[in-house]
Amino acid sequence: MNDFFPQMTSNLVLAFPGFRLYALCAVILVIKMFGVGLYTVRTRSRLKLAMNPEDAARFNAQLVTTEHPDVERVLRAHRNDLENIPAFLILGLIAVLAGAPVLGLQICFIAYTAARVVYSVAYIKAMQPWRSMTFGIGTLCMFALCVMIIIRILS
Ligand SMILES: N[C@@H](CCC(=O)N[C@@H](CS)C(=O)NCC(=O)O)C(=O)O
Repeated sequence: MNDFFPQMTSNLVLAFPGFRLYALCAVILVIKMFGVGLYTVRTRSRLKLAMNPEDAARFNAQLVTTEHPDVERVLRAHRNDLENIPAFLILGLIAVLAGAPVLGLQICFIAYTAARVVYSVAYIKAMQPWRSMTFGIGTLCMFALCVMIIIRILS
């Protein structure tokens, strides 16, 4: 039983060469999303604002019913992650399991992960055209994953 998980993990890595990089990128992206969530909290606390009465009482903050524009910006960055990263995680895993070309997977995984990290910074810091450019790179990577999956499952 103790050997089961290490054995299964090394079998996965051996059987699916893109799996290791996929797992690493998935972890980075999920941690990044948590980071954006935490930055929402940090921004609200910097502004001393709270959306819930119990938080306002606990942290001695001003109770508000609408978000401050700075907080809204971070929330939009987080929402965009939620619109995109889950789809990447699903497509990436399917592409690995379908046996897509390793070089193609490596390019997509590294470019996507780097693009989404820069995207978050660019959104929060209001940096254009970086936000649109990195969004475009991420979308291209997802499109390439779709094409690789379709080629593999139809061939
Ligand atoms: N839900 C997105 C769909 C399109 C999209 O994700 N566009 C990128 C590149 S311009 C973006 O950063 N949108 C801003 C956002 O999602 O808040 C939107 O409303 O804009």
